[in-house]
Amino acid sequence: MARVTDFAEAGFGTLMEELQWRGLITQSTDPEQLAQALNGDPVTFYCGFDPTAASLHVGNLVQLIIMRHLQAAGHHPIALVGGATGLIGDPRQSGERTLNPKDVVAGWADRLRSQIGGILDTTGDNPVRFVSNYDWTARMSVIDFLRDVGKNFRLGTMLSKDTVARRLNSDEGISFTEFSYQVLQGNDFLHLFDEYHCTLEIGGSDQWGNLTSGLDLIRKVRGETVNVFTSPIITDAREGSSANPRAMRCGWIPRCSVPTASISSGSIVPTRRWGIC
Ligand SMILES: N[C@@H](Cc1ccc(O)cc1)C(=O)O
Repeated sequence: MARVTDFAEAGFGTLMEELQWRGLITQSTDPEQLAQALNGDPVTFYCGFDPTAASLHVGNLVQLIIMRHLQAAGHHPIALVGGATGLIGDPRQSGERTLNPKDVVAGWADRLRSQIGGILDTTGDNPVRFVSNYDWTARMSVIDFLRDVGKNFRLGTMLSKDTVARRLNSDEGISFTEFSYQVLQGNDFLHLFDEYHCTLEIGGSDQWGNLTSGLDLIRKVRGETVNVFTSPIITDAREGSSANPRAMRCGWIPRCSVPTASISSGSIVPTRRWGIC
């Protein structure tokens, strides 16, 4: 795969500039610090996908394109499929989620993994590593969870997170289950930091609160600074994308504009252009 420096050598500027050119960075930790991480030696980064349906959706494609860019630049991707968080439900504005049966969620998780494997490189020097947060979350006791993880979260900060605040102001409110979601995602980042020295998490712009919960947790318990950045989310299928349309273009070669993938019957189908164009 292309190395980090290839962007600059090929006259395309840095990886950070490439992502900015494509309009793929909405919000981030200190841009200088992020640029150092992205443009420097390979780092391990992750993005999570919850199995809340039998297929990824077009919104996930933006994250996958970013992951592919970072992978092509030599960084090490981790795709987290949320075997645990998929059972809880990330709070969304439209209201409380219905809990899906555990075996159904496990089946959806398998499908997501194979879709992601169709877009990211699964071989080579820096293949995507698949993990499920079920593996470290399910075995934690309630007592350990509250003592080791919960103790590091302040209620005021948790209540001020965008999605939570909005739901609190709605008629329906929010259950304790969904309210706790940010703690689980924060703990994922800490786990991946400890296990793989993962120092960067990415997500859609609706994920800022969840990303910063991991960032704060790592700072608090390990005294280390890590990075996060969010990207535009696709908000309206009819009107097109709120994301920069360039974001929906091939990420293999910098500035290439061949479409990355198409959506067919609700599934993401890579155009098989990776590496050819
Ligand atoms: N909360 C993310 C999915 C996710 C789950 C666990 C994580 O550790 C990270 C991300 C979403 O809804 O899109």
